[in-house]
Parts: sequence; C-alpha cells; structure tokens
Amino acid sequence: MSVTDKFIQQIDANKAGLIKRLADAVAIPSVSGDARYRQDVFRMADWLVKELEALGAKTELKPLGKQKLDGKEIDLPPVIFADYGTDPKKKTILVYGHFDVQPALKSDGWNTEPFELVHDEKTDRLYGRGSTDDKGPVLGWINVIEAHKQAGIELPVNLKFCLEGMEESGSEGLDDLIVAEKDKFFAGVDAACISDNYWLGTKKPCLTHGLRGISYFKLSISGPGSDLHSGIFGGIVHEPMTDLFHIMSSLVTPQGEILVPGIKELVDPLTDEERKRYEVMEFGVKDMNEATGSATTISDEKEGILMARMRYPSLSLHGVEGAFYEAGTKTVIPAKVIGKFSVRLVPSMTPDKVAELVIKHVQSEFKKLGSKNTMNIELANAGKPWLADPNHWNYAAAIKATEKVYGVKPDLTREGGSIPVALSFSEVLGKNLLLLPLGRADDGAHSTNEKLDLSNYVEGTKLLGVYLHEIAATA
Ligand SMILES: C[C@H](N)C(=O)N[C@@H](Cc1c[nH]cn1)C(=O)O
Ligand SMILES: [Zn+2]
Ligand SMILES: [Zn+2]
Repeated sequence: MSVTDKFIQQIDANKAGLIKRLADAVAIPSVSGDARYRQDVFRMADWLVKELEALGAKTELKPLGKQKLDGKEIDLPPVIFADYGTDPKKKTILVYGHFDVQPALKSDGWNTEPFELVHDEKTDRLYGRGSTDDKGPVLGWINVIEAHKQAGIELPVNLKFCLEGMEESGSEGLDDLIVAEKDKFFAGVDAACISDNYWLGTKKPCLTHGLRGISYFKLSISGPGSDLHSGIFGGIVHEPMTDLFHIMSSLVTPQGEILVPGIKELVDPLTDEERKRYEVMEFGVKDMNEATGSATTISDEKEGILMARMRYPSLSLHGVEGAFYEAGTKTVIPAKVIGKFSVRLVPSMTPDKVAELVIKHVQSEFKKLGSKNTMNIELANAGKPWLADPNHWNYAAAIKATEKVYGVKPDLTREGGSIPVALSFSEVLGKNLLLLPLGRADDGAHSTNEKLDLSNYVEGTKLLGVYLHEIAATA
C-alpha cells in the first residue's frame, strides 16, 4: 500500500475523532468583532496551541498590542506561530488560517445552538459557527499531522503555521508582524496555502488564485439626546434613521450598481480573452441558486454571475446598529443609528482611494439633506485584493491531489470574499500562495445555520494531506 493510501485509510478510520475535534473548537465562541467575547478568542488560541503541541509542533504566541473596540481599549488576540518539522531536505509550506468567527445568536434564526456542533445524521452535515469558516479547515491541517503520526508515516514537508484571531475584523496588526518576521519565523518558506474559502457550487472542488479586497464603513447619525416618542416628537425633529436611509440608498441600486462617483472608473476593462475564461467555466445559474437557496440572482447568465463574484466590485448594506428590529410595533425615534456597509474591491482598487470616494460622496449626500443632525463616517477595516499566478508547482500539486481524492480536475476560481493578509504573504514573502478550499458554496459562512458537510471535512482533510505529498513528489 502506498504512503498516501495509508494516510487516507487512517483518516477514514478516525472520522469520529475528527468530528470530536471540530465540536471542541466550535464550542469556544471566539467572536473577534464583539469585545464581550475577547477572552474566548484568547481561549481558542490556547486550545489550538495545546492541540499543536500535543502532536509535537513547536509553538509561540505573538502578541499584537491593543485595539479600540466599542469605545474601549482591549488586547488584540495573539497570533499563533507553529513549526512542524525543520528538515532542510524538505520543502517548507506556510499554512495560514483563522480561529475567530463571525457573531452568531440562536435568535438570529439558527435551528440549533450556534456554538454546539450538531451532526445531522440524515444529511451528514455538521452545523455550527466556524464549522466551515474557518475552524474546520484549520483543523483539517491538524488532522493531517495526527493521521501521519497514527499511521507511522513521515510528513513529506515541513509546515509552518500562522493562525490569527482577528481575520473577521480586518486582521489588525498582522501585516506589521509579517513584515517584522519576514527573515525570522517566515525565513525558508517555499510556498503558502490557505484553506478559507469555498467551492464555486456544491459539487466540484476548486483552487482559487484571487480574492476581492474590502473597505468596511460605519456611518453614524445622531440627533436627539435620547430615543423619542414618535407621537410627541414625530415631524418636529430631524430623525437620524430617515437621514441614514436616504444616504444608504444613495450608495447602490437594487441592480447592484454602485452609485458612488468614481468607483466604476477604477475597474479594469474586460478583455475578450478574460470573458472567454468565464464562458468555459463549468457552472450554471442553477448552481448559484443552490448556493443561495433561492432564485434571486441579478443576472440570468452564468458569465454575469461569475464576473459579479470574481472581477467586479460590489457594495453591500449590512445592518443598522441602534435601530428597532424586534417583533412588535414600538413607536420610537432612535436617537443614534450606525449604518454598516462595505465595498468589495477588485485589483487596481485600493482601500485608500475607495475610502476617499465614499467619504466625499456621503458628506455631499448628507449636506443635501439639510439636516441638523450630526453625521460621522469612518473606515472600520480594510483589506487589499489579491491575484496570484496559478502556473506554479504549488497549484500543480493541488490539481494532482484533487484528481486523486475527488477524481476530477478542479475549477480555477477567483473568490469574492476577502482575506486581508493574502496580499501581504504574496508581496512581503515573495512566495506563491494557493487557496485550497474545503467547504461548499452553500455552507452559509457568516450566515445562520453555517455548516460543513462531513464528506467535505473528511475528503478535504485527505486533500490537504495528499497535496503535501504531491508537493514532495513533484516540486
Ligand atoms: C473569505 C474569508 N473566509 C472571510 O470570510 N473573510 C471576511 C474578511 C473580513 C474583512 N472584514 C470583515 N471580514 C470577509 O470576506 O468578509
Ligand atoms: Zn474565513
Ligand atoms: Zn469569514
């Protein structure tokens, strides 16, 4: 039996162990965007360090200093550096992942408790916050090391881990750490791999060589000293929510067209050659409908959908802090509301330029309202877009591994989401970076009822391990 077959057999024999590990990780509510959960993000880092050390990795926690969140100054969670193997004859692969998650409450519409992993045996799906983004994939790498140890097989490469707890909140502090550690911890890295995105649809695996960037804004409008009765004060005062809705609706049309002057002009023109790349992709409107659980795509053509995800910017409205949103008919005029929206950036757009255009537009729209309220707009976090050359042994190894594990040639995609440090890894380290996702498009990352199919977790773990063997065999 070949070494990779032994590894695969070991993974199949330990499915229960893999599920238990994910359940333990999901049980820690490591929400980075809410100061009340900050201790849990630290706890999650300690838990991962224990898992890695137990398997023989050498770890170090790198502090990142402080941040301002919800008006308080609090400690940023540490970054975990870990080394597994330092054999100079082997290639060294840098693995990045994140152990923080998006917020989740059962009352948001979850069918189960978000921080309890639930294995639905009928569908063989694992439900829980972080199952697919990004605890499952991070644990995939740990499962790979464990299976090698259990099966008595040598890992064919050296691994370096860089795991952070602030990805969902803009990766504050990590870029500086990468620069500072370029010739220290990151010295000797041959290539990098991140598993933190999703297949294009629900059936076919993919490799990803591009990400959109992000500029996330908070727009606050305040007026009255406290919430007011709309019967007593309605029609008398300038209402913050009315101002906010006017401005928010001046940002984007229901057809997804961004109305902020100057943004469209930043986008690279589409060439015939590029359009053909979308035409040949195996993908249909039906795949997207499956992923969204609806038939609500703006475009009815697959090329339009693919380009909207991969090569055009988008502007999304996320929520309003301070607004009345519960059941019932409360007749309140909220005193202060904070609108949250973000722009996804494509290559040739920079967060600085986009912030300049958005802030100018919002100021001008607010002025038009003639309101006596106070408006403030801030860029809460940002990440640059990233695009890599897929003609590299790192991608060749992942293609072969996908063929071995899934029996198909993977799609080559660009992802619509953002991983702020992807560009830093490519630029600062000057090494090739590959995105090798485990999860499917319908996993519900950032949404209610986030899940990872058990088969994606198990086969995905095999994929990560076989990819390392392919690197050793072909690179
Ligand atoms: C693609 C990755 N799994 C992800 O979800 N990234 C976030 C990053 C982010 C940046 N600011 C806030 N979140 C995303 O794309 O939304
Ligand atoms: Zn993620
Ligand atoms: Zn995420």
